Amino acid sequence: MIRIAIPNKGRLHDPTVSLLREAGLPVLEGSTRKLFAKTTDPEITYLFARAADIPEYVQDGAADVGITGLDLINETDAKVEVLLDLKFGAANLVLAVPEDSPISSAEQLEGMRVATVFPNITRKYFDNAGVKIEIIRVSGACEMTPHVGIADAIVDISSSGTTLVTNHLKMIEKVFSSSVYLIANRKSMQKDGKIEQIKTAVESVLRAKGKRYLMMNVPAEYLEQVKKVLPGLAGPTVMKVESDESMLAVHAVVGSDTIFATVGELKAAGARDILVVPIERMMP
Ligand SMILES: Nc1ncnc2c1ncn2[C@@H]1O[C@H](COP(=O)(O)OP(=O)(O)OP(=O)(O)O)[C@@H](O)[C@H]1O
Ligand SMILES: O=P(O)(O)OC[C@H]1O[C@H](OP(=O)(O)OP(=O)(O)O)[C@H](O)[C@@H]1O
Ligand SMILES: [Mg+2]
Repeated sequence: MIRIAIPNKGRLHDPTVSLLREAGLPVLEGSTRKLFAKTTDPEITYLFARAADIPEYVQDGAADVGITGLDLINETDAKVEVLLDLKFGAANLVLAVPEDSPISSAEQLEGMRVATVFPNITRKYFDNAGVKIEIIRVSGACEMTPHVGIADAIVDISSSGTTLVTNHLKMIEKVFSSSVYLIANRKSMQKDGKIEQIKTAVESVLRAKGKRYLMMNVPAEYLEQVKKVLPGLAGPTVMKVESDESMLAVHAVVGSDTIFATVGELKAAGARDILVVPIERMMP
């Protein structure tokens, strides 16, 4: 039996549940207040937990696998296997000061106070820089601390940057770059090939996200021109169209970021009836 800890609420819950559904491991919830949920595989269960608690749950074996932020994993210094960057929940931990402050680097904070929800990451960062500071540990609303005289600077999460601006703060250094990761308990990794299967399934979804499947008809005389447009991924696959001897069906996988330009070039090269289809999962 494999137990996967996933965020029970907050901003990471919905994207985690979506990714698992796409990977073929849907979270079959009865009610959102439940502690556990099943999936279609009877050997796998979900445990709902606070994102910040998940690294320790996985380290201690309360869960075999977990999905949570790399910042939270580093902050708890959990001894876990970090398996895969899931490419969502991206945010930075930044060092920020009031916008009218003359301070513009970590060095200038020697002997001053820095408020944060991430005391361990902050401590390591300033230790590395050889700068002595006093850490003021808070559990939230960090951005107000410089304005009430509790701290001279903060280390806090920033993604769009709106919260900093709203609170008249400016970033002076980036401390840590985070996104959401798949992690596993080290002992569980040894006992069961199932964790590898879970990783492969999730990885296949991530790989497919950046790709589209292109299908088109190409008159035989234009095939060479069309092949020049299609980038060097596997393929294209070229098939005969049964009803029309001079027509070929061409299929290829292309990067979604280039799809707009590629379709235009294919049209110009003589392709017609072009279909662009999303890919659910890709396994090499
Ligand atoms: N804009 C953001 N603000 C805060 N955390 C973010 C942001 N973007 C991504 N994250 C990541 O989300 C994780 C925190 O998720 P968590 O569920 O604890 O926070 P939350 O959604 O704010 O919920 P809560 O209301 O409990 O604070 C961290 O790993 C963090 O890096
Ligand atoms: O750069 P931004 O896009 O503005 O995001 C960063 C802000 O979002 C988070 O707060 P959240 O809304 O989670 O409130 P909380 O402090 O109560 O957790 C975080 O603590 C920052 O304050
Ligand atoms: Mg929050």
